[in-house]
Amino acid sequence: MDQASKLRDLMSKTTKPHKGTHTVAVTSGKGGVGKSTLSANLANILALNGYKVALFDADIGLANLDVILNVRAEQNLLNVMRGECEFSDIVINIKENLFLVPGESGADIFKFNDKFLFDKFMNDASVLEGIDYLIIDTGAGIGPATQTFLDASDEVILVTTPDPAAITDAYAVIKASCAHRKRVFMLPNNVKSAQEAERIFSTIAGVVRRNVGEVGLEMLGYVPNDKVVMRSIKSRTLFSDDAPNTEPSVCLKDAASKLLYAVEQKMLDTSKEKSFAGFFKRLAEKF
Ligand SMILES: Nc1ncnc2c1ncn2[C@@H]1O[C@H](COP(=O)(O)OP(=O)(O)OP(=O)(O)O)[C@@H](O)[C@H]1O
Repeated sequence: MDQASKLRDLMSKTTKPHKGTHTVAVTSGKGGVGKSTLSANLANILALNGYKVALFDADIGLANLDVILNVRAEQNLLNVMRGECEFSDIVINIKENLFLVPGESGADIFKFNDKFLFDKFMNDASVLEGIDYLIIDTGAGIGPATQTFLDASDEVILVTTPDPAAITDAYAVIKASCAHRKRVFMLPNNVKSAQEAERIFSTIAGVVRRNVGEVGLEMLGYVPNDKVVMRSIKSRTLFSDDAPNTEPSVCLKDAASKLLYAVEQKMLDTSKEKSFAGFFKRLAEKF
Protein backbone atom coordinates (compact mmCIF):
# COMPACT_ATOMS: atom_id res chain seq x y z
CA MET A 1 0.00 0.00 0.00
CA ASP A 2 1.46 3.43 -0.87
CA GLN A 3 1.77 6.16 1.77
CA ALA A 4 -1.29 8.13 0.53
CA SER A 5 -3.48 5.00 0.68
CA LYS A 6 -2.14 4.20 4.17
CA LEU A 7 -3.10 7.70 5.36
CA ARG A 8 -6.55 7.43 3.75
CA ASP A 9 -7.00 4.09 5.50
CA LEU A 10 -6.00 5.59 8.88
CA MET A 11 -8.37 8.52 8.31
CA SER A 12 -11.28 6.20 7.63
CA LYS A 13 -10.94 4.58 11.11
CA THR A 14 -12.82 7.23 12.97
CA THR A 15 -14.52 7.15 16.32
CA LYS A 16 -16.10 10.61 16.25
CA PRO A 17 -18.34 12.29 13.66
CA HIS A 18 -16.11 14.63 11.64
CA LYS A 19 -17.34 18.23 11.79
CA GLY A 20 -14.56 19.95 9.84
CA THR A 21 -10.95 20.81 10.71
CA HIS A 22 -10.45 23.37 13.46
CA THR A 23 -7.12 25.15 13.32
CA VAL A 24 -5.49 26.20 16.55
CA ALA A 25 -2.24 28.18 16.51
CA VAL A 26 -0.03 27.87 19.60
CA THR A 27 2.26 30.87 19.88
CA SER A 28 4.35 32.89 22.32
CA GLY A 29 6.08 36.23 22.58
CA LYS A 30 9.40 34.82 23.66
CA GLY A 31 11.19 31.60 22.68
CA GLY A 32 11.76 28.73 25.08
CA VAL A 33 8.55 29.13 27.09
CA GLY A 34 7.29 25.59 26.38
CA LYS A 35 5.20 26.29 23.28
CA SER A 36 6.29 23.14 21.41
CA THR A 37 6.04 20.92 24.49
CA LEU A 38 2.50 22.09 25.20
CA SER A 39 1.46 21.89 21.51
CA ALA A 40 2.60 18.27 21.30
CA ASN A 41 0.95 17.28 24.58
CA LEU A 42 -2.27 19.13 23.82
CA ALA A 43 -2.42 17.36 20.44
CA ASN A 44 -1.77 14.04 22.20
CA ILE A 45 -4.56 14.63 24.72
CA LEU A 46 -7.04 15.39 21.92
CA ALA A 47 -5.85 12.29 20.02
CA LEU A 48 -6.24 10.11 23.13
CA ASN A 49 -9.83 11.37 23.31
CA GLY A 50 -10.60 10.05 19.83
CA TYR A 51 -10.07 13.20 17.77
CA LYS A 52 -7.91 12.98 14.68
CA VAL A 53 -5.15 15.52 15.17
CA ALA A 54 -2.38 16.88 12.95
CA LEU A 55 0.46 18.85 14.44
CA PHE A 56 1.92 21.32 11.99
CA ASP A 57 5.44 22.41 12.81
CA ALA A 58 5.69 25.96 11.52
CA ASP A 59 8.80 26.55 13.61
CA ILE A 60 11.04 24.07 11.85
CA GLY A 61 14.02 26.45 11.79
CA LEU A 62 14.29 25.69 15.51
CA ALA A 63 13.31 22.08 14.82
CA ASN A 64 11.47 20.95 17.81
CA LEU A 65 8.38 18.85 17.35
CA ASP A 66 10.17 16.00 15.64
CA VAL A 67 12.67 15.96 18.52
CA ILE A 68 9.91 16.10 21.13
CA LEU A 69 8.00 13.32 19.36
CA ASN A 70 11.18 11.31 18.78
CA VAL A 71 10.79 10.99 15.03
CA ARG A 72 12.97 12.08 12.13
CA ALA A 73 11.44 14.51 9.66
CA GLU A 74 13.60 14.06 6.54
CA GLN A 75 11.52 16.40 4.37
CA ASN A 76 8.98 19.10 4.96
CA LEU A 77 6.33 21.20 3.27
CA LEU A 78 8.99 23.22 1.47
CA ASN A 79 10.09 20.07 -0.38
CA VAL A 80 6.46 19.46 -1.37
CA MET A 81 6.11 23.02 -2.67
CA ARG A 82 9.33 22.61 -4.69
CA GLY A 83 7.90 19.46 -6.25
CA GLU A 84 10.59 17.28 -4.65
CA CYS A 85 8.20 14.88 -2.94
CA GLU A 86 4.53 14.14 -2.44
CA PHE A 87 2.54 15.65 0.44
CA SER A 88 1.76 12.19 1.83
CA ASP A 89 5.53 11.42 1.98
CA ILE A 90 6.13 14.09 4.62
CA VAL A 91 3.21 13.21 6.93
CA ILE A 92 4.39 11.14 9.90
CA ASN A 93 1.89 8.96 11.74
CA ILE A 94 3.07 9.32 15.36
CA LYS A 95 0.48 7.05 16.96
CA GLU A 96 -3.23 6.34 16.73
CA ASN A 97 -5.04 9.56 15.67
CA LEU A 98 -1.89 11.71 15.81
CA PHE A 99 0.03 12.95 12.75
CA LEU A 100 2.96 15.32 12.32
CA VAL A 101 3.20 17.61 9.28
CA PRO A 102 6.71 19.07 9.21
CA GLY A 103 6.50 22.64 7.98
CA GLU A 104 8.94 25.45 7.42
CA SER A 105 9.65 28.54 9.42
CA GLY A 106 7.46 30.80 7.38
CA ALA A 107 6.98 32.61 4.17
CA ASP A 108 9.44 30.42 2.27
CA ILE A 109 6.76 27.76 1.88
CA PHE A 110 4.56 30.00 -0.22
CA LYS A 111 7.29 31.80 -2.15
CA PHE A 112 7.07 28.80 -4.45
CA ASN A 113 3.93 30.02 -6.10
CA ASP A 114 3.93 27.44 -8.84
CA LYS A 115 0.22 27.07 -9.50
CA PHE A 116 0.51 23.53 -10.77
CA LEU A 117 2.40 22.35 -7.65
CA PHE A 118 0.14 24.30 -5.30
CA ASP A 119 -2.99 22.82 -6.90
CA LYS A 120 -1.40 19.39 -6.67
CA PHE A 121 -0.62 19.98 -2.99
CA MET A 122 -4.20 21.11 -2.33
CA ASN A 123 -5.45 17.97 -4.02
CA ASP A 124 -2.98 15.69 -2.19
CA ALA A 125 -3.74 17.36 1.15
CA SER A 126 -7.21 15.84 0.91
CA VAL A 127 -5.67 12.67 2.44
CA LEU A 128 -5.91 14.54 5.76
CA GLU A 129 -9.46 15.75 5.15
CA GLY A 130 -10.63 13.72 8.18
CA ILE A 131 -8.45 15.72 10.61
CA ASP A 132 -10.56 17.24 13.41
CA TYR A 133 -7.86 19.49 14.92
CA LEU A 134 -4.86 21.04 13.24
CA ILE A 135 -2.52 22.32 15.96
CA ILE A 136 0.08 24.75 14.62
CA ASP A 137 3.31 25.31 16.52
CA THR A 138 4.25 28.80 15.26
CA GLY A 139 7.48 30.69 15.68
CA ALA A 140 7.77 32.98 18.70
CA GLY A 141 7.39 36.75 18.49
CA ILE A 142 5.81 39.18 16.08
CA GLY A 143 7.38 38.32 12.74
CA PRO A 144 5.23 38.54 9.58
CA ALA A 145 5.23 34.76 9.00
CA THR A 146 3.91 34.04 12.51
CA GLN A 147 1.31 36.77 12.06
CA THR A 148 0.11 35.08 8.86
CA PHE A 149 -0.26 31.74 10.63
CA LEU A 150 -2.24 33.42 13.40
CA ASP A 151 -4.48 35.23 10.90
CA ALA A 152 -5.28 32.00 9.06
CA SER A 153 -6.11 30.08 12.28
CA ASP A 154 -9.51 29.75 13.93
CA GLU A 155 -8.13 29.98 17.46
CA VAL A 156 -4.93 31.27 19.05
CA ILE A 157 -3.36 29.97 22.26
CA LEU A 158 -0.69 32.27 23.71
CA VAL A 159 1.83 30.56 26.00
CA THR A 160 3.86 32.56 28.48
CA THR A 161 5.94 31.91 31.57
CA PRO A 162 6.13 34.14 34.68
CA ASP A 163 9.40 35.61 33.35
CA PRO A 164 8.75 39.39 33.04
CA ALA A 165 10.34 39.43 29.56
CA ALA A 166 8.00 36.63 28.43
CA ILE A 167 4.99 38.53 29.82
CA THR A 168 5.99 41.77 28.06
CA ASP A 169 6.54 39.88 24.81
CA ALA A 170 3.20 38.05 25.16
CA TYR A 171 1.49 41.44 25.44
CA ALA A 172 3.42 42.60 22.33
CA VAL A 173 2.02 39.61 20.37
CA ILE A 174 -1.53 40.52 21.34
CA LYS A 175 -1.03 44.17 20.40
CA ALA A 176 0.76 43.48 17.11
CA SER A 177 -0.91 40.31 15.90
CA CYS A 178 -4.22 39.75 17.67
CA ALA A 179 -5.78 43.21 18.02
CA HIS A 180 -8.58 42.29 15.59
CA ARG A 181 -9.35 38.86 17.11
CA LYS A 182 -12.47 38.32 19.16
CA ARG A 183 -10.75 35.70 21.27
CA VAL A 184 -7.24 34.78 22.38
CA PHE A 185 -6.64 31.99 24.88
CA MET A 186 -3.85 32.40 27.43
CA LEU A 187 -1.98 29.40 28.77
CA PRO A 188 0.59 30.33 31.42
CA ASN A 189 3.25 27.64 31.66
CA ASN A 190 5.98 26.84 34.16
CA VAL A 191 4.06 28.51 36.99
CA LYS A 192 4.31 27.79 40.73
CA SER A 193 0.55 27.76 41.31
CA ALA A 194 -2.89 28.52 39.91
CA GLN A 195 -2.70 31.88 41.72
CA GLU A 196 0.48 32.81 39.90
CA ALA A 197 -1.17 31.88 36.57
CA GLU A 198 -4.17 34.08 37.47
CA ARG A 199 -1.85 36.97 38.33
CA ILE A 200 -0.11 36.70 34.95
CA PHE A 201 -3.48 36.61 33.22
CA SER A 202 -4.87 39.66 35.06
CA THR A 203 -1.68 41.66 34.45
CA ILE A 204 -1.81 41.04 30.69
CA ALA A 205 -5.61 41.41 30.50
CA GLY A 206 -5.39 44.79 32.30
CA VAL A 207 -2.76 46.17 29.92
CA VAL A 208 -4.69 44.84 26.90
CA ARG A 209 -7.94 46.44 28.13
CA ARG A 210 -6.24 49.82 28.56
CA ASN A 211 -4.20 49.81 25.34
CA VAL A 212 -5.65 47.44 22.80
CA GLY A 213 -9.36 47.34 23.46
CA GLU A 214 -11.76 44.67 22.44
CA VAL A 215 -9.61 41.50 22.37
CA GLY A 216 -11.46 38.83 24.32
CA LEU A 217 -8.61 37.43 26.36
CA GLU A 218 -9.64 34.14 27.99
CA MET A 219 -7.78 32.00 30.48
CA LEU A 220 -7.48 28.49 29.02
CA GLY A 221 -5.75 27.09 32.08
CA TYR A 222 -2.16 26.72 33.19
CA VAL A 223 0.63 24.16 33.42
CA PRO A 224 2.86 24.10 36.51
CA ASN A 225 6.61 23.88 36.56
CA ASP A 226 7.22 20.20 37.18
CA LYS A 227 10.10 17.76 36.86
CA VAL A 228 7.75 15.34 35.09
CA VAL A 229 7.75 17.76 32.12
CA MET A 230 11.53 18.04 32.09
CA ARG A 231 11.94 14.28 32.45
CA SER A 232 9.69 13.53 29.48
CA ILE A 233 11.49 16.11 27.34
CA LYS A 234 14.81 14.45 28.16
CA SER A 235 13.47 10.98 27.33
CA ARG A 236 11.74 12.30 24.20
CA THR A 237 8.34 11.16 25.32
CA LEU A 238 5.10 13.01 26.09
CA PHE A 239 4.30 13.74 29.73
CA SER A 240 0.60 13.28 28.94
CA ASP A 241 1.45 9.64 28.05
CA ASP A 242 4.11 8.93 30.69
CA ALA A 243 2.44 10.57 33.64
CA PRO A 244 -1.25 11.03 32.85
CA ASN A 245 -2.29 11.54 36.48
CA THR A 246 0.30 14.13 37.47
CA GLU A 247 -0.52 17.82 37.83
CA PRO A 248 0.86 18.98 34.44
CA SER A 249 -1.21 16.34 32.61
CA VAL A 250 -4.37 16.97 34.62
CA CYS A 251 -4.02 20.74 34.10
CA LEU A 252 -3.47 20.37 30.37
CA LYS A 253 -6.45 17.99 30.12
CA ASP A 254 -8.57 20.70 31.78
CA ALA A 255 -7.28 23.22 29.24
CA ALA A 256 -8.08 20.80 26.39
CA SER A 257 -11.65 20.37 27.69
CA LYS A 258 -12.10 24.12 27.82
CA LEU A 259 -10.81 24.45 24.26
CA LEU A 260 -13.15 21.70 23.02
CA TYR A 261 -16.11 23.33 24.73
CA ALA A 262 -15.30 26.78 23.30
CA VAL A 263 -14.83 25.40 19.77
CA GLU A 264 -18.09 23.40 19.93
CA GLN A 265 -19.98 26.51 21.10
CA LYS A 266 -18.51 28.57 18.27
CA MET A 267 -19.51 25.90 15.74
CA LEU A 268 -23.12 26.36 16.74
CA ASP A 269 -23.11 29.92 15.43
CA THR A 270 -20.96 29.60 12.35
CA SER A 271 -21.61 27.74 9.16
CA LYS A 272 -18.12 28.41 7.78
CA GLU A 273 -16.86 25.29 6.07
CA LYS A 274 -13.52 24.24 7.47
CA SER A 275 -11.17 21.77 5.89
CA PHE A 276 -7.53 20.77 6.29
CA ALA A 277 -6.61 21.98 2.77
CA GLY A 278 -8.76 25.09 3.33
CA PHE A 279 -6.36 26.28 6.04
CA PHE A 280 -3.42 26.16 3.62
CA LYS A 281 -5.50 27.95 0.99
CA ARG A 282 -6.18 30.76 3.49
CA LEU A 283 -2.50 30.81 4.38
CA ALA A 284 -1.34 31.05 0.77
CA GLU A 285 -3.79 33.89 0.12
CA LYS A 286 -2.31 35.81 3.02
CA PHE A 287 1.35 35.39 2.08
N1 LIG B 1 5.89 23.05 32.73
C1 LIG B 1 7.21 22.90 32.64
N2 LIG B 1 7.93 22.44 33.70
C2 LIG B 1 9.27 22.32 33.63
N3 LIG B 1 10.01 22.62 32.53
C3 LIG B 1 9.37 23.07 31.45
C4 LIG B 1 7.94 23.22 31.44
N4 LIG B 1 7.59 23.67 30.22
C5 LIG B 1 8.72 23.80 29.51
N5 LIG B 1 9.80 23.44 30.23
C6 LIG B 1 11.23 23.52 29.82
O1 LIG B 1 11.33 24.53 28.81
C7 LIG B 1 12.12 24.05 27.73
C8 LIG B 1 11.63 24.69 26.45
O2 LIG B 1 10.43 24.08 26.02
P1 LIG B 1 9.98 24.14 24.48
O3 LIG B 1 11.07 23.70 23.58
O4 LIG B 1 8.68 23.44 24.40
O5 LIG B 1 9.79 25.71 24.33
P2 LIG B 1 9.40 26.55 23.04
O6 LIG B 1 8.68 27.73 23.53
O7 LIG B 1 8.72 25.70 22.03
O8 LIG B 1 10.83 26.94 22.50
P3 LIG B 1 11.22 27.53 21.05
O9 LIG B 1 10.96 28.96 21.10
O10 LIG B 1 12.69 27.19 20.99
O11 LIG B 1 10.41 26.80 20.02
C9 LIG B 1 12.02 22.56 27.79
O12 LIG B 1 13.19 21.92 27.39
C10 LIG B 1 11.76 22.26 29.25
O13 LIG B 1 12.97 21.96 29.91
